[in-house]
Amino acid sequence: MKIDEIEKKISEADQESMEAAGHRWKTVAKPLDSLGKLEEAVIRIAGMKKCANFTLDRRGLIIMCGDNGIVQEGVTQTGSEVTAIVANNFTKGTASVCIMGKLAGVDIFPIDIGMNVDVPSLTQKEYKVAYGTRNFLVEPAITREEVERAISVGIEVVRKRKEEGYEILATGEMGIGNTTTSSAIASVLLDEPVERMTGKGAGLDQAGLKRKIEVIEAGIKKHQPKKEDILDVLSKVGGLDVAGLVGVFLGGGVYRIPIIIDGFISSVAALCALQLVPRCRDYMVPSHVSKEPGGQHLLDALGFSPLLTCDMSLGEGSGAVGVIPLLDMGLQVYRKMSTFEEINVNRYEELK
Ligand SMILES: Cc1cc2ncn([C@H]3O[C@H](COP(=O)(O)O)[C@@H](O)[C@H]3O)c2cc1C
Ligand SMILES: O=C(O)c1cccnc1
Repeated sequence: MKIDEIEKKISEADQESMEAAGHRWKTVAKPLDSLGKLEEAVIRIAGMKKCANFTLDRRGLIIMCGDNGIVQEGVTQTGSEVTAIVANNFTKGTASVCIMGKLAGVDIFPIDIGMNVDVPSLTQKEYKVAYGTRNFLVEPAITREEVERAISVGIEVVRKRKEEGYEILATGEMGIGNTTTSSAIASVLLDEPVERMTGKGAGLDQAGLKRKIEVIEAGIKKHQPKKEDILDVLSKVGGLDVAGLVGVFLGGGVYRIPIIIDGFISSVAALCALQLVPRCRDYMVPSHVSKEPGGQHLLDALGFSPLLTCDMSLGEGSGAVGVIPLLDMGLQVYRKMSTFEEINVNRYEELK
């Protein structure tokens, strides 16, 4: 699907449902606005769903898994084989986010959008765009056509979850090297020096970080990605995991389902989606602020403030899953709490 076709399918959040949700919050017998961002989230989700009386009982986490050719340049602490190992653990329920997701009642959907190898427990041919990306220090990481296919996969995965009855989706990724691609994209889109947008990812040392910054700077210099052309940026210095997540955010708009932003990588994807189709922001839900430098800057660019500040930088969708129990608490108060009218003066009289 081309971007202009996708754009036509995304409408703004529904104002009437948001007003109804805002009204309901005002009647709940508690101090006004006292649940802060939780109230705001409930109101916004009502607008996404075009319904003020919604539930979030079925929740899923979509984890885009892909390998990045730039790993050949020594920008990561571990090798690309870790992508497939952790991805396989998603299917066994043993990865970090699976343990967190179990507590939060979240079903995990790992998608092999571009891993170097097939992993029988999760690889599905129809979702696999390529066997890893190319090394962007040498050549563009992927083709424009591959970016478009990855975006389509993201949209399709959201369609499927919506059809299955999922009511909210969290975003996650697994792809060794994807903080390098994400820092490159962030630096181009935000017009910021690479140094300010680049961190240690999954545990680089200081010398590794220096190398990572140099590699990103050289890649940007070589390809001159056009900031105003998101597909160009994604194809030159991006990754299939990031492009797949761009599709998930766009899919949220198309299928009117809230999509929770995770950390640094997911925020980069959200920013790409927002720049492609600004209306899809209406369907994004913020979660935490990544410890990676650039995490806060990205949230600022998206116009969101985080619900959680836990200094997390795990990826896999861990921050997005982490916010779900809080959303549950807010929603349960919204749905179940007595109104001022229900606890009215007559009841006070009964107490005496
Ligand atoms: C064992 C392990 C499990 C992970 N789970 C998420 N990530 C995180 O680290 C990767 C990004 O960092 P970098 O760009 O430095 O490779 C991503 O795959 C991300 O989700 C992991 C990384 C490792 C090593
Ligand atoms: O914030 C993130 O998404 C992140 C940071 C470091 C490593 N992996 C993921």
